[in-house]
Amino acid sequence: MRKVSVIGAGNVGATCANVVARKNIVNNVVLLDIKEGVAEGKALDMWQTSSVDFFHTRVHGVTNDYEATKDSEVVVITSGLPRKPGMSRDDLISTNAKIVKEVTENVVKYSPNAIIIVVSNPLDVMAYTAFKTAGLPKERVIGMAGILDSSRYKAFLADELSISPNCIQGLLLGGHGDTMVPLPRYTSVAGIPVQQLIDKDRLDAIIERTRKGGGELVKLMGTSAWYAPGAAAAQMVEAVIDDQQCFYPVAAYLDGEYGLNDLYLGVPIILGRQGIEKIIQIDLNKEERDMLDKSAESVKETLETLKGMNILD
Ligand SMILES: NC(=O)c1ccc[n+]([C@@H]2O[C@H](COP(=O)([O-])OP(=O)(O)OC[C@H]3O[C@@H](n4cnc5c(N)ncnc54)[C@H](O)[C@@H]3O)[C@@H](O)[C@H]2O)c1
Ligand SMILES: O=C(O)C[C@H](O)C(=O)O
Repeated sequence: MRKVSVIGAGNVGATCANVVARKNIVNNVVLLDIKEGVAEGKALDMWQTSSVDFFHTRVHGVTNDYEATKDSEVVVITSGLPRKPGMSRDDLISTNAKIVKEVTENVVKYSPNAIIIVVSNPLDVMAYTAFKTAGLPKERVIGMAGILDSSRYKAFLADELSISPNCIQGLLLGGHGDTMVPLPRYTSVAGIPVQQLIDKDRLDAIIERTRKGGGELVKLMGTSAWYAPGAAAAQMVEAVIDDQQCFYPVAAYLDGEYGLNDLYLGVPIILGRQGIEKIIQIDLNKEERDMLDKSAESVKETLETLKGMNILD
Protein backbone atom coordinates (compact mmCIF):
# COMPACT_ATOMS: atom_id res chain seq x y z
CA MET A 1 0.00 0.00 0.00
CA ARG A 2 1.81 3.15 -1.17
CA LYS A 3 0.97 6.30 0.79
CA VAL A 4 1.68 10.03 0.65
CA SER A 5 0.60 12.37 3.44
CA VAL A 6 0.06 16.10 3.28
CA ILE A 7 0.10 18.04 6.55
CA GLY A 8 -2.03 21.18 6.49
CA ALA A 9 -5.28 21.05 4.54
CA GLY A 10 -5.32 24.74 3.70
CA ASN A 11 -4.95 26.23 0.25
CA VAL A 12 -1.56 24.73 -0.64
CA GLY A 13 -1.98 21.40 1.17
CA ALA A 14 -5.40 20.67 -0.31
CA THR A 15 -4.19 21.63 -3.80
CA CYS A 16 -1.12 19.42 -3.46
CA ALA A 17 -3.20 16.45 -2.25
CA ASN A 18 -5.64 16.97 -5.11
CA VAL A 19 -2.87 17.07 -7.74
CA VAL A 20 -1.08 14.03 -6.27
CA ALA A 21 -4.35 12.05 -6.20
CA ARG A 22 -4.95 12.76 -9.89
CA LYS A 23 -1.53 11.38 -10.82
CA ASN A 24 -2.54 7.82 -9.72
CA ILE A 25 0.99 7.19 -8.41
CA VAL A 26 0.09 5.90 -4.92
CA ASN A 27 -2.84 4.04 -3.36
CA ASN A 28 -3.55 6.56 -0.61
CA VAL A 29 -3.24 10.27 -0.02
CA VAL A 30 -3.81 11.31 3.61
CA LEU A 31 -4.63 14.94 4.34
CA LEU A 32 -4.19 16.11 7.95
CA ASP A 33 -5.10 19.38 9.66
CA ILE A 34 -5.73 20.55 13.20
CA LYS A 35 -9.05 22.19 12.27
CA GLU A 36 -11.77 19.71 13.15
CA GLY A 37 -13.43 18.25 10.05
CA VAL A 38 -11.71 20.43 7.44
CA ALA A 39 -9.31 17.78 6.10
CA GLU A 40 -12.08 15.16 6.21
CA GLY A 41 -14.40 17.44 4.23
CA LYS A 42 -11.84 18.43 1.60
CA ALA A 43 -10.67 14.83 1.15
CA LEU A 44 -14.26 13.64 0.71
CA ASP A 45 -14.92 16.38 -1.81
CA MET A 46 -11.78 15.37 -3.78
CA TRP A 47 -12.67 11.68 -3.68
CA GLN A 48 -16.08 12.56 -5.12
CA THR A 49 -14.35 13.93 -8.24
CA SER A 50 -12.64 10.57 -8.93
CA SER A 51 -15.29 9.23 -11.28
CA VAL A 52 -15.46 12.57 -13.09
CA ASP A 53 -11.72 12.90 -13.61
CA PHE A 54 -10.90 9.18 -13.77
CA PHE A 55 -8.49 8.70 -10.90
CA HIS A 56 -8.54 6.01 -8.25
CA THR A 57 -6.18 7.23 -5.51
CA ARG A 58 -8.08 7.03 -2.20
CA VAL A 59 -8.04 10.38 -0.41
CA HIS A 60 -8.54 10.37 3.37
CA GLY A 61 -8.83 13.38 5.64
CA VAL A 62 -8.05 13.32 9.37
CA THR A 63 -7.98 15.78 12.25
CA ASN A 64 -4.53 15.64 13.88
CA ASP A 65 -4.47 11.82 13.74
CA TYR A 66 -0.88 10.96 12.77
CA GLU A 67 -1.57 7.23 13.07
CA ALA A 68 -3.35 7.59 9.71
CA THR A 69 -0.11 8.89 8.13
CA LYS A 70 1.85 5.80 9.30
CA ASP A 71 4.43 4.49 6.80
CA SER A 72 4.02 7.31 4.29
CA GLU A 73 6.70 7.24 1.60
CA VAL A 74 6.56 11.01 1.23
CA VAL A 75 5.17 13.64 3.61
CA VAL A 76 4.56 17.21 2.47
CA ILE A 77 4.48 19.83 5.25
CA THR A 78 2.33 22.83 4.36
CA SER A 79 1.05 23.67 7.86
CA GLY A 80 1.51 27.23 9.01
CA LEU A 81 0.38 30.77 8.42
CA PRO A 82 0.50 32.34 4.96
CA ARG A 83 1.49 35.99 4.70
CA LYS A 84 -0.92 38.88 4.20
CA PRO A 85 -0.32 42.04 2.13
CA GLY A 86 2.47 44.16 3.63
CA MET A 87 4.18 41.16 5.29
CA SER A 88 7.40 39.47 4.29
CA ARG A 89 7.77 35.69 4.44
CA ASP A 90 10.22 36.18 7.32
CA ASP A 91 7.46 37.77 9.42
CA LEU A 92 5.93 34.27 9.72
CA ILE A 93 8.97 32.76 11.39
CA SER A 94 8.01 32.50 15.06
CA THR A 95 4.55 31.02 14.52
CA ASN A 96 5.56 28.70 11.72
CA ALA A 97 8.79 27.42 13.29
CA LYS A 98 6.82 26.11 16.28
CA ILE A 99 4.23 24.50 13.99
CA VAL A 100 6.83 22.93 11.68
CA LYS A 101 8.80 21.57 14.63
CA GLU A 102 5.76 19.96 16.26
CA VAL A 103 4.48 18.57 12.95
CA THR A 104 7.90 17.14 12.02
CA GLU A 105 8.16 15.33 15.37
CA ASN A 106 4.83 13.62 14.68
CA VAL A 107 5.70 12.87 11.05
CA VAL A 108 8.96 11.04 11.84
CA LYS A 109 7.36 9.19 14.73
CA TYR A 110 4.96 7.48 12.33
CA SER A 111 6.96 7.54 9.06
CA PRO A 112 10.64 7.26 9.96
CA ASN A 113 11.51 6.24 6.38
CA ALA A 114 9.70 9.07 4.64
CA ILE A 115 11.11 11.74 2.38
CA ILE A 116 9.90 15.07 3.83
CA ILE A 117 9.07 17.96 1.53
CA VAL A 118 8.72 21.29 3.34
CA VAL A 119 6.55 24.06 1.89
CA SER A 120 5.82 26.33 4.91
CA ASN A 121 7.45 29.77 4.94
CA PRO A 122 9.97 31.25 5.38
CA LEU A 123 10.89 28.26 3.26
CA ASP A 124 14.66 27.87 3.58
CA VAL A 125 14.53 28.30 7.35
CA MET A 126 11.47 26.07 7.80
CA ALA A 127 13.27 23.32 5.83
CA TYR A 128 16.19 23.78 8.24
CA THR A 129 13.77 23.54 11.19
CA ALA A 130 12.32 20.28 9.86
CA PHE A 131 15.80 18.87 9.14
CA LYS A 132 17.14 19.63 12.63
CA THR A 133 13.96 18.29 14.24
CA ALA A 134 13.63 15.14 12.15
CA GLY A 135 17.17 13.85 12.67
CA LEU A 136 16.99 12.26 9.20
CA PRO A 137 19.80 12.29 6.63
CA LYS A 138 19.99 15.63 4.80
CA GLU A 139 19.02 13.99 1.50
CA ARG A 140 15.58 13.19 2.92
CA VAL A 141 14.41 16.65 4.03
CA ILE A 142 13.90 18.94 1.05
CA GLY A 143 12.37 22.40 0.60
CA MET A 144 9.98 23.26 -2.23
CA ALA A 145 10.55 26.64 -3.86
CA GLY A 146 12.71 26.42 -6.99
CA ILE A 147 10.14 24.54 -9.06
CA LEU A 148 7.55 27.20 -8.20
CA ASP A 149 9.90 30.14 -8.79
CA SER A 150 11.15 28.74 -12.09
CA SER A 151 7.61 27.99 -13.24
CA ARG A 152 6.75 31.66 -12.60
CA TYR A 153 9.87 32.69 -14.51
CA LYS A 154 8.89 30.44 -17.43
CA ALA A 155 5.30 31.71 -17.40
CA PHE A 156 6.51 35.33 -17.70
CA LEU A 157 9.01 34.41 -20.44
CA ALA A 158 6.27 32.53 -22.30
CA ASP A 159 4.01 35.61 -22.19
CA GLU A 160 6.84 37.80 -23.50
CA LEU A 161 7.60 35.46 -26.40
CA SER A 162 3.99 34.34 -27.03
CA ILE A 163 5.07 30.71 -26.83
CA SER A 164 4.26 27.74 -24.60
CA PRO A 165 6.11 27.65 -21.26
CA ASN A 166 6.76 23.99 -22.06
CA CYS A 167 9.53 24.78 -24.54
CA ILE A 168 11.43 26.90 -22.01
CA GLN A 169 14.25 25.64 -19.77
CA GLY A 170 15.08 27.99 -16.92
CA LEU A 171 17.10 27.77 -13.72
CA LEU A 172 17.10 29.70 -10.44
CA LEU A 173 19.34 29.50 -7.42
CA GLY A 174 19.27 30.96 -3.92
CA GLY A 175 16.77 31.51 -1.17
CA HIS A 176 13.00 31.68 -1.64
CA GLY A 177 12.83 35.42 -1.17
CA ASP A 178 13.24 38.62 -3.11
CA THR A 179 17.00 37.92 -3.39
CA MET A 180 16.49 34.70 -5.38
CA VAL A 181 18.80 34.36 -8.38
CA PRO A 182 17.17 33.64 -11.76
CA LEU A 183 19.93 32.71 -14.24
CA PRO A 184 19.40 33.97 -17.81
CA ARG A 185 22.72 32.36 -18.83
CA TYR A 186 21.10 29.02 -17.98
CA THR A 187 17.77 29.83 -19.62
CA SER A 188 16.94 28.68 -23.13
CA VAL A 189 14.09 28.08 -25.54
CA ALA A 190 14.54 24.80 -27.40
CA GLY A 191 18.27 25.17 -26.82
CA ILE A 192 18.45 28.84 -27.97
CA PRO A 193 19.89 31.11 -25.23
CA VAL A 194 17.13 33.42 -24.02
CA GLN A 195 19.37 36.50 -24.36
CA GLN A 196 19.17 36.03 -28.15
CA LEU A 197 15.38 36.21 -28.00
CA ILE A 198 14.58 38.94 -25.44
CA ASP A 199 16.21 42.39 -25.03
CA LYS A 200 18.20 42.92 -21.84
CA ASP A 201 15.76 45.52 -20.43
CA ARG A 202 12.76 43.25 -20.92
CA LEU A 203 14.64 40.27 -19.50
CA ASP A 204 15.71 42.27 -16.44
CA ALA A 205 12.07 43.26 -15.86
CA ILE A 206 10.97 39.61 -16.08
CA ILE A 207 13.66 38.60 -13.59
CA GLU A 208 12.56 41.31 -11.18
CA ARG A 209 8.91 40.26 -11.53
CA THR A 210 9.93 36.63 -10.85
CA ARG A 211 11.76 37.64 -7.67
CA LYS A 212 8.65 39.42 -6.42
CA GLY A 213 6.24 36.84 -7.90
CA GLY A 214 4.91 35.63 -4.55
CA GLY A 215 4.29 39.18 -3.35
CA GLU A 216 2.44 40.10 -6.55
CA LEU A 217 -0.09 37.35 -5.81
CA VAL A 218 -0.38 38.23 -2.10
CA LYS A 219 -1.26 41.79 -3.12
CA LEU A 220 -3.90 40.57 -5.58
CA MET A 221 -5.52 37.93 -3.36
CA GLY A 222 -4.94 39.06 0.23
CA THR A 223 -3.24 35.73 0.94
CA SER A 224 -0.51 33.78 -0.81
CA ALA A 225 -0.70 31.58 -3.88
CA TRP A 226 -1.73 27.92 -3.91
CA TYR A 227 -2.33 26.47 -7.40
CA ALA A 228 1.30 26.69 -8.58
CA PRO A 229 2.78 25.95 -5.13
CA GLY A 230 0.53 22.90 -4.66
CA ALA A 231 1.34 21.61 -8.16
CA ALA A 232 5.07 22.21 -7.66
CA ALA A 233 5.09 20.22 -4.40
CA ALA A 234 3.12 17.46 -6.14
CA GLN A 235 5.75 17.34 -8.89
CA MET A 236 8.40 16.71 -6.25
CA VAL A 237 6.26 13.95 -4.73
CA GLU A 238 5.95 12.31 -8.15
CA ALA A 239 9.70 12.56 -8.79
CA VAL A 240 10.38 10.69 -5.54
CA ILE A 241 7.62 8.09 -5.87
CA ASP A 242 8.57 7.33 -9.50
CA ASP A 243 12.33 7.46 -8.76
CA GLN A 244 12.66 9.88 -11.66
CA GLN A 245 16.38 10.76 -11.32
CA CYS A 246 15.56 14.07 -12.99
CA PHE A 247 17.03 17.57 -12.43
CA TYR A 248 14.97 19.98 -10.29
CA PRO A 249 15.75 23.19 -8.39
CA VAL A 250 14.96 22.65 -4.69
CA ALA A 251 16.07 23.97 -1.31
CA ALA A 252 18.77 21.55 -0.13
CA TYR A 253 20.92 21.40 3.00
CA LEU A 254 24.37 22.61 1.95
CA ASP A 255 27.39 21.00 3.53
CA GLY A 256 30.22 22.67 1.62
CA GLU A 257 28.53 22.76 -1.79
CA TYR A 258 28.86 26.20 -3.40
CA GLY A 259 31.27 26.97 -0.55
CA LEU A 260 28.32 27.25 1.88
CA ASN A 261 27.63 25.37 5.08
CA ASP A 262 24.78 24.58 7.46
CA LEU A 263 21.90 26.24 5.66
CA TYR A 264 19.17 25.40 3.16
CA LEU A 265 19.39 27.17 -0.19
CA GLY A 266 17.97 26.67 -3.68
CA VAL A 267 20.27 24.61 -5.91
CA PRO A 268 19.80 22.16 -8.79
CA ILE A 269 19.65 18.54 -7.68
CA ILE A 270 18.79 15.11 -8.99
CA LEU A 271 15.59 13.93 -7.34
CA GLY A 272 14.72 10.27 -6.91
CA ARG A 273 13.57 7.58 -4.48
CA GLN A 274 16.27 8.43 -1.92
CA GLY A 275 15.33 12.15 -2.04
CA ILE A 276 18.28 14.28 -3.08
CA GLU A 277 20.43 11.85 -5.04
CA LYS A 278 23.01 14.49 -5.94
CA ILE A 279 23.52 18.25 -5.64
CA ILE A 280 24.71 19.71 -8.94
CA GLN A 281 27.32 22.45 -8.72
CA ILE A 282 27.21 24.68 -11.78
CA ASP A 283 29.74 27.27 -12.95
CA LEU A 284 28.86 30.81 -11.94
CA ASN A 285 30.40 34.04 -13.19
CA LYS A 286 31.25 36.83 -10.74
CA GLU A 287 27.90 38.59 -11.02
CA GLU A 288 25.95 35.35 -10.47
CA ARG A 289 28.23 34.33 -7.59
CA ASP A 290 27.75 37.73 -5.91
CA MET A 291 23.98 37.40 -6.21
CA LEU A 292 24.08 33.89 -4.74
CA ASP A 293 26.20 35.10 -1.82
CA LYS A 294 23.78 37.98 -1.18
CA SER A 295 20.86 35.55 -1.18
CA ALA A 296 22.71 33.17 1.18
CA GLU A 297 23.42 36.11 3.51
CA SER A 298 19.72 36.94 3.62
CA VAL A 299 18.83 33.32 4.50
CA LYS A 300 21.57 33.25 7.16
CA GLU A 301 20.10 36.38 8.78
CA THR A 302 16.70 34.70 9.07
CA LEU A 303 18.41 31.58 10.38
CA GLU A 304 20.05 33.66 13.10
CA THR A 305 16.61 34.96 14.08
CA LEU A 306 15.40 31.36 14.33
CA LYS A 307 18.39 30.32 16.44
CA GLY A 308 17.79 33.31 18.73
CA MET A 309 14.27 32.05 19.45
CA ASN A 310 15.62 28.80 20.99
CA ILE A 311 12.85 26.80 19.31
CA LEU A 312 15.27 24.13 18.08
CA ASP A 313 16.86 23.53 21.51
N1 LIG B 1 7.45 27.27 -0.41
C1 LIG B 1 6.63 27.95 -1.19
O1 LIG B 1 6.96 28.24 -2.34
C2 LIG B 1 5.27 28.33 -0.69
C3 LIG B 1 4.24 28.65 -1.60
C4 LIG B 1 2.98 28.98 -1.07
C5 LIG B 1 2.76 28.97 0.29
N2 LIG B 1 3.77 28.67 1.12
C6 LIG B 1 3.57 28.61 2.57
O2 LIG B 1 2.80 27.44 2.86
C7 LIG B 1 2.09 27.63 4.09
C8 LIG B 1 0.61 27.29 3.90
O3 LIG B 1 0.01 28.20 3.02
P1 LIG B 1 -1.57 28.10 2.74
O4 LIG B 1 -1.90 29.14 1.74
O5 LIG B 1 -1.95 26.68 2.49
O6 LIG B 1 -2.15 28.53 4.16
P2 LIG B 1 -3.59 28.14 4.77
O7 LIG B 1 -3.83 29.06 5.91
O8 LIG B 1 -4.58 28.06 3.69
O9 LIG B 1 -3.36 26.66 5.33
C9 LIG B 1 -2.51 26.36 6.37
C10 LIG B 1 -3.14 25.21 7.13
O10 LIG B 1 -2.22 24.75 8.13
C11 LIG B 1 -3.03 24.29 9.20
N3 LIG B 1 -2.25 24.13 10.41
C12 LIG B 1 -1.80 25.09 11.26
N4 LIG B 1 -1.12 24.53 12.29
C13 LIG B 1 -1.14 23.19 12.08
C14 LIG B 1 -0.63 22.07 12.77
N5 LIG B 1 0.05 22.22 13.93
N6 LIG B 1 -0.86 20.84 12.29
C15 LIG B 1 -1.53 20.67 11.13
N7 LIG B 1 -2.05 21.69 10.41
C16 LIG B 1 -1.86 22.93 10.89
C17 LIG B 1 -4.11 25.33 9.33
O11 LIG B 1 -5.21 24.86 10.09
C18 LIG B 1 -4.43 25.59 7.88
O12 LIG B 1 -5.50 24.78 7.41
C19 LIG B 1 2.34 29.10 4.49
O13 LIG B 1 3.39 29.17 5.42
C20 LIG B 1 2.78 29.74 3.17
O14 LIG B 1 3.56 30.89 3.36
C21 LIG B 1 5.02 28.35 0.68
O1 LIG C 1 4.68 34.58 -1.34
C1 LIG C 1 4.36 33.87 -0.40
O2 LIG C 1 4.24 34.31 0.76
C2 LIG C 1 4.01 32.43 -0.62
C3 LIG C 1 5.00 31.69 -1.45
O3 LIG C 1 6.28 31.76 -0.88
C4 LIG C 1 5.01 32.12 -2.88
O4 LIG C 1 6.07 32.43 -3.42
O5 LIG C 1 3.93 32.09 -3.50
